[in-house]
Amino acid sequence: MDEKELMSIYETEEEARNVLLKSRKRIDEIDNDLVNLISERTSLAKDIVSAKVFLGMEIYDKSREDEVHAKVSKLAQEKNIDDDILSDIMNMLTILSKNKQREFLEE
Ligand SMILES: O=C(O)C(=O)C[C@]1(C(=O)O)C=C[C@@H](O)C=C1
Repeated sequence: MDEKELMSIYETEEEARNVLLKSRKRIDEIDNDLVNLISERTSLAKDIVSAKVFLGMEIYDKSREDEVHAKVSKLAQEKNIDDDILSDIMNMLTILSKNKQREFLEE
């Protein structure tokens, strides 16, 4: 969409400002939900690492991470989200989990 088409979407500054504010309010709600979900995902580290210790498994499980990335890559394509960026986000989530698992082992 070129700038001329973008400029024709709104009739007044107030209308454009209201859309911006409403969108930002919704982003704040989504960000809050995302942090809650990341917290819940990371909190599973305690059960995961205790099971791994009992099973004699390492914290890092390449096959499982490959599975996570394959699942997310498929979702990225379905939802037209940049695959590389979403993969980077998933890498950060697995790092959060591994760090938390190591923390529990060091307690
Ligand atoms: O499922 C596991 O084995 C986990 O430890 C969780 C998790 C993840 O965050 O998805 C983290 C580290 C492992 O390398 C694999 C996956």
